[in-house]
This record gives sequence, C-alpha cells and structure tokens, in this order.
Amino acid sequence: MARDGYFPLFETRRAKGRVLYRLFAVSVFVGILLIWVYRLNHIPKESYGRWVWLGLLAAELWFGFYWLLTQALRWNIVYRETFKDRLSLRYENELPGVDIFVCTADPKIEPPMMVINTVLSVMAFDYPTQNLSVYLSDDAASDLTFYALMEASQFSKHWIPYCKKFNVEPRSPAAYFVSLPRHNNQSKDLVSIKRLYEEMENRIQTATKLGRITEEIRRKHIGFSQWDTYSSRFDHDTILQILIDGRDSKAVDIEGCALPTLVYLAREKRPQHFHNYKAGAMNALIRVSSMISNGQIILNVDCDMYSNNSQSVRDALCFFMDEEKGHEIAFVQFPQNFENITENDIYGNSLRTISEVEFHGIDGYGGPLYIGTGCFHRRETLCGREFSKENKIELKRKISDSRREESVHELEEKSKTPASCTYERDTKWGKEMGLRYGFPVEDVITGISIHCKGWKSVYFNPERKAFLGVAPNTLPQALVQHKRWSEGDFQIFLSRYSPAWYALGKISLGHQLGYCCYCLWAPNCLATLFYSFVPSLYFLKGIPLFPKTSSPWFIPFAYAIFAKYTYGPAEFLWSGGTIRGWWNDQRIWLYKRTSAYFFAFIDTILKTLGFSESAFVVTAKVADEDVSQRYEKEIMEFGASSSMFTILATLALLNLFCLIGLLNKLIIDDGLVKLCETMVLQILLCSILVLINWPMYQGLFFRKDNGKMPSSLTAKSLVFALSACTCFTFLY
Ligand SMILES: O=c1ccn([C@@H]2O[C@H](COP(=O)(O)OP(=O)(O)O[C@H]3O[C@H](CO)[C@@H](O)[C@H](O)[C@H]3O)[C@@H](O)[C@H]2O)c(=O)[nH]1
Ligand SMILES: [Mn+2]
Repeated sequence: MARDGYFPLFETRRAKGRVLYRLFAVSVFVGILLIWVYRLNHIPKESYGRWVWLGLLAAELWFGFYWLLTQALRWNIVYRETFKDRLSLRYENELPGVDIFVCTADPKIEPPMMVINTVLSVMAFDYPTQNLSVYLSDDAASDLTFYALMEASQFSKHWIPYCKKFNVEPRSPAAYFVSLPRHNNQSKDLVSIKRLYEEMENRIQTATKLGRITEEIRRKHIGFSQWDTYSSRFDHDTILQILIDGRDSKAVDIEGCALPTLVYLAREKRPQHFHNYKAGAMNALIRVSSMISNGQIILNVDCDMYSNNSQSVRDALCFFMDEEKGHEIAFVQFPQNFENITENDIYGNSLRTISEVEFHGIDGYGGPLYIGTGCFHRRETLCGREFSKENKIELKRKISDSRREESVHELEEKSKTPASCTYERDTKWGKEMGLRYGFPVEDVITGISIHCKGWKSVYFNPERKAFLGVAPNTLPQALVQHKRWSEGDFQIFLSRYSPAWYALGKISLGHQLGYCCYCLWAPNCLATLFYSFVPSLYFLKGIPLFPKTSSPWFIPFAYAIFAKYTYGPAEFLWSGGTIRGWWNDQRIWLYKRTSAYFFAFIDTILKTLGFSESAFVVTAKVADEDVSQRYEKEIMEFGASSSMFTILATLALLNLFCLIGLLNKLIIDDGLVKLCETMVLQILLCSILVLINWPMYQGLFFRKDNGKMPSSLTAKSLVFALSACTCFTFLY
C-alpha cells in the first residue's frame, strides 16, 4: 500500500476476528473468577479436607493466572508480508554482507553428511555470492567434519550453479533429491549432479565408518596438519581454515561465478577453561567473522536446520532495510520447523500453536523471542549496541569496501586470536556483548537483553517454510530437550534479567507477559502434578472435591472445560494439525509438565541455592533403524529407564486403579446416578487421564519390542501406585 508515494518493503496485518476472540476470552475469565470464588467460599471446616481444598485453590489460582499470561500471546496477533521485488529494485547493487553461522558439536549425533547439507543449502541462497560468507563452528573439532566440509567446498562448485540454473528448492542436496518424483525422466544435468553427490557421500561415509582420516586424504589438504597438535576435543589449539576465500578471483564455480566464502572453525578448548556451549561458539564466530568478512547481518542456524527456501535472506532484508521502520528492528526470527514430523506428531514436536499462533501474538507486542536458529541479526545489536532513534545503522554495503591485501594464510593466523580461550578474559563478552553466558538457553536471554535495549524484533512465517530441522524421535529425548528449555527459561525468570522485573518499563506490558509465559513453563509442574492424582485418590475414597451437577457453581467449571475443549482443538486444527495430533499434544503436554518441567523446576531451585550446575545436552539427530521405524508408525518410544518415566508410569497406573475402584463401587453399592451427581468432574478427570495414558499402558504391559517400558520400571511403578492407593484408602 502506498502512503504519500512511499512503498514499504514489508507490511504488518492484524489478525481477523480479534473482537470475537477477545469477547470469548473475557467470558472464560469470568468463569475462572467464579471458580476462584467458589473455592474461597467453600473451604471445609474439618482439618483434613481443608488441606486438599487449599491445594486445589492454589492450583486453580495458578492455572487461572497462567491462562491470563497466555492471553498476551493471543490478544494482538499480527502477520507480516514482504515485498522482495521492491528490495531488488531499490537495493540490488548495494545489498549488505551476510555472515552465516552453522554450529555443530558432535560428529556422532550430528553426522557430517547432515552438517554439510545444511552448509550447502545456505551457500546456495539466492543472494549475491560475493556478499555471502558461511562459517561452520565445530565444537567437537572433528577432522571428519572438516573433511566433509572440504568435500562440500568442492561440490558447491557444481551445486550452486545447478541450483541457480534450475531454480532448485530446497537447496539442501539430500532433501532435494528426496523431493524429486521417482521414475521420471531425469535430465542429464540432474543425473550428473546426483552422481557427484553420491560419490562425495560415499567418500565421506567411508571415512565416517572408518572413524578416522586416512593418510591419503590427509595429504590432500594442508588443513589437516592443524590436527597434529590436537590431543582431544576438550584440549586443542584453534583450528581455522578458510576453505573458500571470497576475495580470491580464482575461487569460482564451474560457470566462472564467484563462490561464497567458506570457513571452518574449531575454537580453542582447554580443560581448565569453561567453553559455555553454543553461546561460546557463537561469540567466537562473531569475532572471527568480523576479521574475515564482517557481514553486517548474521544468520545463525543449527547444523540440522537446512534452508528450505532460497529467498529467506531477501525476506529478512526487507525488514532491516525498510526505510521507515527497519532501523528499529534488531532481529528477524523464522519459525523452527522440522522435516521429520509424522502426521499426528506423537511427541508434539512441531510446537504448532507456538509457531502458528503464539509467536504471531508476541510479535504484536514488540517481537518474538530469539530461539537460537533461523534468526537474522544485525551484527551491531548482537554485539550489545543500544537502540537510538538518531543514530541509525546504515546497512547498505559501501562500494569502496577495500579488498584487504593480506594472504589467506596471514588472514587465517590473525583470525585465530579471537577464538582463543583467554580472549574473553576481562571483557564484556557473554555479559553485555554477544550471546549471554550462564543459561542453557543462551538464545532467549540474549533476545531479552536486546529487547531491553530498546530494539524490536520481527517474526516472519512464510508460506514456504524457511528452515527445516530434525526433531527428537523418542520420548526420553523430547523430554530431555524440554527439560533444558524449561529449566533455562525458568532460570532466566529468577535471574537478574527476569522479564518480570528487569524488563519492567523497558518493554511493553504485553511483551513482558508473553515472555513470562515461556519463562514460567517449569513451575506449571506443581499445579499439574497436584491435579493429576489428588482428585483421583479422593474419588477412590468417595470424597467429592468439586460442585455437584445440581449446584449453580457447577456452571463455571463446565464452561471452563467446554471452552478448553472447543477452542483448544479448533486452534490446533487451524494451525494445520489433525484431531489425533491435538490429542497427542494433550498427552505430551501432560507428560512434559509432570516430568520434564518437574525436574527442571527442582534443578533450577537447586542451582539457585548453589547445589548443582546445568548443562547443555545436545539432542541426537540420528536413530537406530527400528527406533526410526516405530517413530514413523507413531508408536511411543520409551526404551531406556529414567526417573522421569517412573513418575509418568506411576501417575498413569494410579489413575487406572482409581477408575477400577469406581467400577468396583458401582457393582457393590452406590448407583451410577448418585455417584455422577456428586462426583462427575472427578470421574471425568480420572477417565481422561486414563484415556490419554493408553500408549503408556501398552508400553508397560502389552508391547514386546525394544521400545517398550523396561520391566523393572513397570514393577517399580506398580508398587508405587498400588501402595499410594492402599495407603490412602486405609490409613487416611
Ligand atoms: O556445546 C555445544 C552444544 C551445542 N551446540 C550446537 O547447538 C545447536 C543446538 O543444539 P541441539 O542439541 O540441537 O538443541 P535444540 O534443543 O534442538 O536447540 C534449540 O535450543 C537451544 C537452546 O537450548 C538453541 O541453542 C538452539 O539454537 C535451538 O534450536 C546444535 O547445532 C549444536 O551443535 C554447540 O555448538 N556447542
Ligand atoms: Mn536441534
């Protein structure tokens, strides 16, 4: 839309149906208020019923409060649209330099083939190659990964021109070959590029299987000599190799066009220096890249997140380079989407409502969180610059950008310095500059501090997904990942940089509430745990805890349940999910809250008191054949014994026993009608818990494959659940 002859590079649209949604939300809130009033007004006199009543009151206060927070993510939803044609018309010849960081940390769980596919996909962005530089940070300092990258640099000479010639999407070779229809007449070019890829893959796989680099390969590249002084992945010098030097006029593809710069970096590691996980790697990358290409825009992706849309850089630039609003935008976050999501998404990995609803909502209040991957930053804001209206950052590339004179070797040696262990000593790195240290979610804390410096961010969720990664495909891994996230976010909440107090007055209230919604994932465990067994136990004993169907107080409860079970699935469906997917999501919601969040909560408290340290457990991106097969079939994978499972299994069994107790009662004494009249909500809650745990019972009792629950765990949780039920019925 043109205003006074001005055509913006991007547009922001508000969601339709806002008024309707707000009315609905208000009505739900009235229901919640009435529930609170009921609890407060009906506290029993007898002492033992009193405690459980107060517990329920606390849980309902929490749920209501948390529901309010989630409204900040739904109240003010916006969508963004970009105009890339205008961008090229205005700025094609002065586009800024873009540095792309890919992080990897372990060649076993992040196979080199996967890593280089990501690297190749971002090297092939539709963007002037002389302005593009790709850096691979390898926290494992693996010569196998280096070797794969070296191979990729050769292959890119064929791959990039091929992509441009045929306008290929996606530009990760592996994903592209898979996406092609089978049995079609493949063109000569396709056959030959595929052959080159397969030959490369063979060489890399051979080396990977062997587990080391042979002498023959070593001789091929001088870079391997840097491993001569290497003693272990935790103890080595900085390894830095410029595999393609963009300044070199001979660095061209087979068509004679310039190639993007390509750099391998393994920052120095020493056992006595803590390396700060991914945040440390990113900060080393920021400094090293500033000496080599110094792109003004930085894109950061995890090694599994390949680019699925070659236009993403241009999309991001439409925001940064918009003449009117661009100067206040610090980063552009794309959603985290995954390649390996099955139809009904058994582990709720796609985080569907977060990426399709909530992030659009928080975007309406100042911008999404930085979530670590698929995010474009301005280099300067990442380095700690404050927002100022007067001092706009000029993004356009200066034509006079002098080409430096030094040789590649000199440049490499010089650029190693900022990647050393001691470089950050007595500097602001990790505190006020670069990514923040001390939290397992370096991304969220970094995003908060950028927002608190006055900057905005933008959430861009294009039709064609921009980046696709690998989601965990077993239950333990999904839970461990959520434990890291919820723990990291809760630590932020309790820290100096809490969105609740540090951000007060620095960002809008809606933005603060939105942040709190994520930072308070972990404490949700308490209310959920309480609700998932106490009402069931009381019901076994025949004590009602909710209003009778005939009481008017029944209405707010019924309305809240009705609202949750109509709006919830509806939102899930219009976010692109299925009904079974929604049901699976409910289960994983329960499992996360009662196990992962619970452990995260306890660990955070222990950490705050100084008893433990939190670590970054890297998520595996490969799995055994039979595990993958079960994942494809959407069979829940338990496999290993873990204390998280003990809780989940005990809760599942406890509810089963309570429900069996009910059937027993029905046969012996009270009729169904009377029971329903007094305890319908408890019956409902217990039955839903049993229904949702169906895959758990299968895993405990009926399955024979390797993914079932270990039998020791079955026995243990049976004992726990039975004793809880008997103790409660007879002693209490
Ligand atoms: O010491 C480390 C540990 C991890 N990584 C890299 O960090 C990335 C993310 O690790 P992953 O195990 O895949 O974690 P996820 O839970 O999938 O990651 C999400 O959450 C993290 C914060 O918890 C963010 O850093 C990520 O960007 C975000 O995708 C991967 O590329 C790793 O190679 C490192 O470079 N160094
Ligand atoms: Mn990941």
